[in-house]
Amino acid sequence: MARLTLDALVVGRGSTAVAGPFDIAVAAGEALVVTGPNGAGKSTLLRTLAGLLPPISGTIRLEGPAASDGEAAERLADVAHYLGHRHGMKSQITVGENLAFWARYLGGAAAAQSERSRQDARRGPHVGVPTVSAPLSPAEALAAVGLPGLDAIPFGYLSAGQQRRASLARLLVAHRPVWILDEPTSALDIASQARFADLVAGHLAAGGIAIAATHHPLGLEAARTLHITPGAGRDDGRGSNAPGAPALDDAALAEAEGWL
Ligand SMILES: Nc1ncnc2c1ncn2[C@@H]1O[C@H](COP(=O)(O)OP(=O)(O)OP(=O)(O)O)[C@@H](O)[C@H]1O
Repeated sequence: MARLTLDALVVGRGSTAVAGPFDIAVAAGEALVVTGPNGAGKSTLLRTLAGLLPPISGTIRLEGPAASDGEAAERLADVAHYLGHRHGMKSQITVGENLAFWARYLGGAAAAQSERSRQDARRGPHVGVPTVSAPLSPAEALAAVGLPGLDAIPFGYLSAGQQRRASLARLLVAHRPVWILDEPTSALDIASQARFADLVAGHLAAGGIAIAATHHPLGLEAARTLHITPGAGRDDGRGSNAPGAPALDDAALAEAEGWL
């Protein structure tokens, strides 16, 4: 069984601590919702888990899931799909082409293997609900997020909410057991928020893990919460945040993050 454990994890920008230490474990089938005010460090934590920022200190341990080449995953980033504030989709090419890129980029060998089991998965207990073991085609994924038939439209033509829904479809075309989601429901209407909750529920039911930062209820009833309070925090009673980060160093931040 997959299990993700954060041990005294402190996250930050450049060499400057922003939040933590975090001590928490998330098992397969569980969701962790990260909350906190603007600037608390939610995105910093998620980007660190996604491998886009180095931890200041502490460790991220992963047990269980295999990487796309079938080998045991060494890093969380190898088995995670990170969806940030930005959509990660190019405006000039079609939605379908964007999704096909993500399927190739993140799906790897497991995508081909899972393709063979797609028909079986659809006959399983979660018929119609995408699972970590059943990546969808771009057209299928778009239908699952309520955008059927839009795969040939340039991404830039979509409305703000449609763009968010299309970017959520990324999660369904690649085989990744851990979803790391930053404000996943921003710009979504009520029906789309409910559809998103169903997608996550299907992912968890198939043994996936979801970690989401949000300012809004996500409709994930059984989710655990990690609340980050700037300066001094709490996280379900299982961890705490370090007080007072020193001033940020712009040069170190630029070096750490590059164009991202
Ligand atoms: N690229 C960056 N360069 C410099 N500082 C940054 C950068 N991104 C974030 N920070 C700083 O890191 C701290 C945490 O920011 P972060 O984006 O993680 O907060 P957040 O909790 O996700 O906020 P929000 O709710 O506004 O999205 C803030 O003080 C912010 O100013």
